[in-house]
Amino acid sequence: MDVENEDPSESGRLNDKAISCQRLTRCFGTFTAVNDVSFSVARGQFFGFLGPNGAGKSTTIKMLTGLLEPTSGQVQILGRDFGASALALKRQIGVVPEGMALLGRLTAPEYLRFVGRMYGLDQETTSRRTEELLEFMSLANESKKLITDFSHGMQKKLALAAAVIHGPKVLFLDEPFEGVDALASGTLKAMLQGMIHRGVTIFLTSHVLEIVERLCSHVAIIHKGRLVAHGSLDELRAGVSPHSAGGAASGKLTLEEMFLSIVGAGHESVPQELSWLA
Ligand SMILES: Nc1ncnc2c1ncn2[C@@H]1O[C@H](COP(=O)(O)OP(=O)(O)OP(=O)(O)O)[C@@H](O)[C@H]1O
Repeated sequence: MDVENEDPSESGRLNDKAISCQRLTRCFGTFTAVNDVSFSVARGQFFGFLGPNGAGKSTTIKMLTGLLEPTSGQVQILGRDFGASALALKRQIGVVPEGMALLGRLTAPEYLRFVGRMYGLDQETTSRRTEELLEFMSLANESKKLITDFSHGMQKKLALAAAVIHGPKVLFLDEPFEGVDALASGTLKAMLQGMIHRGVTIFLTSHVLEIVERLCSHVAIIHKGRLVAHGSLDELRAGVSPHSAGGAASGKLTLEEMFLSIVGAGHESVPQELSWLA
C-alpha cells in the first residue's frame, strides 16, 4: 500500500487519539529542553498546552508537527507516525508555528493561494477559500500590501488563515491570540469553537489563561521540560489544594490559580520590586 497517499484518519479510525507522544525528549547540546514527556489528546478535544517562558512548549509543538526531530521518543498523529506517512499526515494537520514562517515578499492572497495549492487543493477551491478567509480575517482591504509590511497582528491572522485553508483534522496553534485585537480575537474563538463542533482537534499554547480556561476542556502543563500536570480542568482542580493555590474558599479555583500553584514553587525567592525604580 502507498502509505504517502493513504488517508491516516481513515486507517487510524479505530484509534481515538488525535495526538499522542511517548517519552518525547529533545536536547540542544547538553541542555534538555523537553524531557521524557508523554501524553495524549482525544479526537475532537480542545487542548491547552501551558507552561512558563522557556518551559518547552514550542519545542514540543515542533516535534508533534514533524518540524523538529526528537532526540528520543515517539509521536503519533491520528494513529500514525511521521516516519511512515509524513506527507499524508501533514495534509491532515494545520500549524501556526512560533515564528509564523510567512513568505514576506508575497501579498496575502498570493501567499494563501500558494499554501492552498501546496496542500493539493484545486485552483478554484483555493481561490474561493482565499477570498473567504481574507474577508473573515478582515484582511480583504490589505490585499495589495506585502506581508512584510503587515503589522504583527495582521501576520498572525494570515498565519491562521493559512493553517486552516485545507480544512485540517488536527490544528496546532502556538500563541494564536498574541497581538490580535479584541474584535478579531472574538471571531477567531468562534471559528475555533465551530471547528471543535465539527470534530477537529485543536492543540493550543497560550499565556492568556482566561482564554485557555474558556476554550479548552483539557490541559497539560510543562515546566522546565517536564510534564507536571495533565487532565481535564476538573481533574486538575482535584489535584490542587485550594489553600495552597490561594483560591477563594467557596469558589472554584481558576486555571491561573492552579497554574501558579503548580509552577510557582521557588518563585517567592525572585525579588518582587526593583528599589531603583521610582
Ligand atoms: N534551537 C535551539 N537551540 C538551543 N536552545 C533552544 C533551541 N530552541 C529552544 N531552545 C531552548 O529550549 C527551551 C525551551 O524553549 P521553547 O521555545 O520550547 O519554550 P516555550 O515554552 O515555547 O517558551 P515561551 O513561552 O517563552 O515561548 C528554552 O530554554 C530555549 O532557550
